Amino acid sequence: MNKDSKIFVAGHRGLVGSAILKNLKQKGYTNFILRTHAELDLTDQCAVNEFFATEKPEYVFLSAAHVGGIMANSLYRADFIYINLMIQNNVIHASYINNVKKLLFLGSTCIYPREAPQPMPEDCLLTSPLEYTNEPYAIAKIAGIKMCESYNLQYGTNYIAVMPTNLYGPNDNFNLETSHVLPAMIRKIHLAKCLHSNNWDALRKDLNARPVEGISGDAPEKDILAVLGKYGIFQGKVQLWGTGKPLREFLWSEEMADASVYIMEHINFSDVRPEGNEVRNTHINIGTGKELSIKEVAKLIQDKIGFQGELAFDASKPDGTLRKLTDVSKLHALGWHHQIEIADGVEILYNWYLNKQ
Ligand SMILES: NC(=O)C1=CN([C@@H]2O[C@H](COP(=O)(O)OP(=O)(O)OC[C@H]3O[C@@H](n4cnc5c(N)ncnc54)[C@H](OP(=O)(O)O)[C@@H]3O)[C@@H](O)[C@H]2O)C=CC1
Ligand SMILES: C[C@H]1O[C@H](OP(=O)(O)OP(=O)(O)OC[C@H]2O[C@@H](n3cnc4c(=O)[nH]c(N)nc43)[C@H](O)[C@@H]2O)[C@@H](O)[C@@H](O)C1=O
Repeated sequence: MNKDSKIFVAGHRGLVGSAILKNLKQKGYTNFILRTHAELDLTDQCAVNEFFATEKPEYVFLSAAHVGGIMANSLYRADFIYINLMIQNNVIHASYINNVKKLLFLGSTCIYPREAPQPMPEDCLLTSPLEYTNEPYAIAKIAGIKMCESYNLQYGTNYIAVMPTNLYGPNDNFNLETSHVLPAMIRKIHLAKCLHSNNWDALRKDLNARPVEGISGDAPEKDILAVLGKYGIFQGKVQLWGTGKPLREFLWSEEMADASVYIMEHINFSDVRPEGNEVRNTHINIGTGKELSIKEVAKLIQDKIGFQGELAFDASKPDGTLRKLTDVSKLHALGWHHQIEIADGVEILYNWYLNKQ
């Protein structure tokens, strides 16, 4: 990529897209094409074709997707498969028609089998059944990998698929129901701390900054208590989901962005594809290669926030897959390594969260 190459960052206001845009700007790139969801609905094939034909981007970061945590994935299964297939089909095909030089497709490590070997190497894809909670989303992401691979093989394109582990960082989704675990825990534990210390001003400020369905920060205390209770937030206790036993790996979103830009700058499809007839390994895992239990993450966040109450778990809520540690040896061999550890990331994100109220 040249510093003045025309770059389309799809989803540039999201957790990863905003970090990719920031990273590109820091590295001196200047020529961006950006559209919000309201300006260009990527599920609309005609609109996407017209956009590509008019704007002619040279490079595409496909970081727009329909994204959510375990509950959103379990409940809104049709949305996760339909919207993601539509976005990626439209963007990848329009990139081919309009001679995009390189495209980066963002998948997820949930593409791997539920009982995958740990850590999960790229080539365990499609070797046994998936985790059920996010199967529709995973199927869409697998289709995206295979679409990139197929276009590369048939049309000689240079499309690379990367599979990030669980991400967290600025511009994350802090919705109490639909978010991923790390931002969910930050918010739930923060609200529980406000309740525990009777700091109603801070609590009301939080609810007004990030609306919670069914309640405003100006509502009477008893109504706020009733609604927060539904999300497991009580005066001396927070009740989180599942058993707390599943293991997860977390990567700072700005590091994910750095890895994405690094791969666009340095890696080509031909570097990713192994020699020989068998076409596998056309994607790259992005992660830290380190894991901890959900209970340990909760404790870490509790300590950072300084919540003195009780942490409990509601085993009636889904655990999801029990382990999904990425094998990052290919990423390391390609020359990229993470730097920010979770204890530091949680602290930065909690400060960011408070500053955005
Ligand atoms: N967050 C995570 O932990 C992980 C994320 N990923 C993957 O990384 C990528 C980025 O995820 P993340 O940044 O977390 O997601 P976010 O939800 O934070 O951002 C998604 C972005 O996609 C845009 N978008 C959604 N639907 C449409 C649409 N129909 N048309 C146009 N734009 C749309 C949104 O636009 P707008 O802002 O205008 O509404 C938003 O900017 C996704 O592919 C995701 O699957 C993979 C593993 C983990
Ligand atoms: C990256 C990947 O992320 C998703 O998969 P996931 O890792 O299972 O999702 P998650 O982050 O929501 O939960 C992780 C764990 O945490 C537990 N947990 C506890 N308490 C809360 C809680 O309050 N909220 C949430 N969301 N989870 C909680 C929860 O029970 C589970 O055991 C995919 O759907 C898909 O989006 C994807 O690509």
